[in-house]
Amino acid sequence: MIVAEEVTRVYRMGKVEVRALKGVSFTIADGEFVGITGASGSGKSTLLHILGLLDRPTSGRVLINGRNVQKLSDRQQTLFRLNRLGYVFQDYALIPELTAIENVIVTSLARGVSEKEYLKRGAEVLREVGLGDRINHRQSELSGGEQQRVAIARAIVNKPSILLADEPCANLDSETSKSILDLFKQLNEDLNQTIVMVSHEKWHERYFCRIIDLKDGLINSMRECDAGR
Ligand SMILES: Nc1ncnc2c1ncn2[C@@H]1O[C@H](COP(=O)(O)OP(=O)(O)OP(=O)(O)O)[C@@H](O)[C@H]1O
Repeated sequence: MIVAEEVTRVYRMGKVEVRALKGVSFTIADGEFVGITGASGSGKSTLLHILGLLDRPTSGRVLINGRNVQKLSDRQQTLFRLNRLGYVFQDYALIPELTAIENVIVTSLARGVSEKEYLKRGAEVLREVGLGDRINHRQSELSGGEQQRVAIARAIVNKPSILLADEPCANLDSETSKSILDLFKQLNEDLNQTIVMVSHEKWHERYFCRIIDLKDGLINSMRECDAGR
């Protein structure tokens, strides 16, 4: 379970202060597929970064499975991320020198799993996202949508219990977007993975149990969707 309690995030740049999150509270149950929506600048990525332990709130706290994750040291947070979380970055964050499959497995190798085993699993996941014929391509040899799918493959390769995805379909055509969302749905249903996904597309709603809509750093509304009823 993910619990956010009065989470704020203030960015300070010299004398300029941006209050990106102004006190956001919610609970996400295990196995929920939640959409985060809201206008540009409303705080969606900031919130996802905090849930993904990539950033710390200015005040408030986040509990994951009852654990106050802000209290973990940087090293403990890294281990927590490696073992429990998958994250699809808005800008993919691929390593340009590595091939698609190396990008997919590089963080998993840090967990001490055998390279042979992970090369097999990496190839399997790349096939699942439709890139079975691109596994040895480097970033510069992949289209934007293909890079995005490599980033998705990397996030799901470990079957994380929580998948956080920042506009994972932003650069994909509607057919590929649908296949990615179907894959997320399958992970959500078969493995009871909790998925929190930032989205701008109205039609994505059919996949969500619930939508948390942000406005100016606050929760504007929370509502159940068809998949959650
Ligand atoms: N590192 C940063 N330093 C300063 N201000 C930031 C930083 N990151 C985000 N902001 C500001 O915080 C606010 C929220 O940004 P955030 O990226 O969370 O919004 P968003 O809802 O994800 O937007 P988008 O849909 O455009 O990606 C914005 O006003 C943004 O300019």
